[in-house]
Amino acid sequence: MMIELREVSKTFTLHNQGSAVIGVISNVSFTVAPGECVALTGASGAGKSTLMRMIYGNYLTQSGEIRIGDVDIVQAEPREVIALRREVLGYVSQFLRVVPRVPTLDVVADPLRALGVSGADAHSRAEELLRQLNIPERLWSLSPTTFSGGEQQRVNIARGFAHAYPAMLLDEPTASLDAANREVVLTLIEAAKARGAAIIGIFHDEAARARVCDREIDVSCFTPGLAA
Ligand SMILES: Nc1ncnc2c1ncn2[C@@H]1O[C@H](COP(=O)(O)OP(=O)(O)OP(=O)(O)O)[C@@H](O)[C@H]1O
Repeated sequence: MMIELREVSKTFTLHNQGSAVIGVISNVSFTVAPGECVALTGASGAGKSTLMRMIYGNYLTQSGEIRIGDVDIVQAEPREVIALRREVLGYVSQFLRVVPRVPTLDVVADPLRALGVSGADAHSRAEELLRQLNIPERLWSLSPTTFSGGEQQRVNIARGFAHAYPAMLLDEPTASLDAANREVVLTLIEAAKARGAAIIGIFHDEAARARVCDREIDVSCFTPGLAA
């Protein structure tokens, strides 16, 4: 799978401040090839998270094309975006959005169930990931609502990697993990690359970035007013 951005721009209109328009991203173009991991870099406020949300289709993009395979997320209908997110484009955010009362094992297996994988197969993949990420078995039947920050992050990573998405967005996947779990996550990213996933990530962890990313794109080059 290929991710391709062509002349992508975004402005925010501040409706509560006299409809002031602020440019955040101007004229970004790049491609991410199958098996490649690209890091978005740039100072705080440069627009890394904004660009990720545009690629995921959470934020409106004013102009340009964002192609994930053959779907342009800028023009896609909502049902196409939903199908793309289910099958093609994974997103590991920094925080787990917990649905109350759903056991951890189901939280992790859900993306596979949504794709029609049997309950048994989905659970065995979920178990494999929870074990790899060192979530104790006694927690699997509980909702992650009461888990520690690091445990929730690992459940979130397990969920994000349950399905072999051909394209992935990773927002600080190793933040606040201990060395052993950080290593597990880096190994999961390397495995996703090896099976041909195109990956875009934000990594404040420089060593992690150096290890898994093939290229860096400094988003501040595309920030109006910040460009050198
Ligand atoms: N919903 C929004 N409405 C208005 N402005 C926004 C909105 N979201 C982000 N911005 C602005 O866009 C700019 C880029 O923010 P963004 O969060 O993308 O930066 P970042 O590079 O991810 O920063 P950090 O490394 O601190 O997370 C900032 O100036 C921010 O104030």
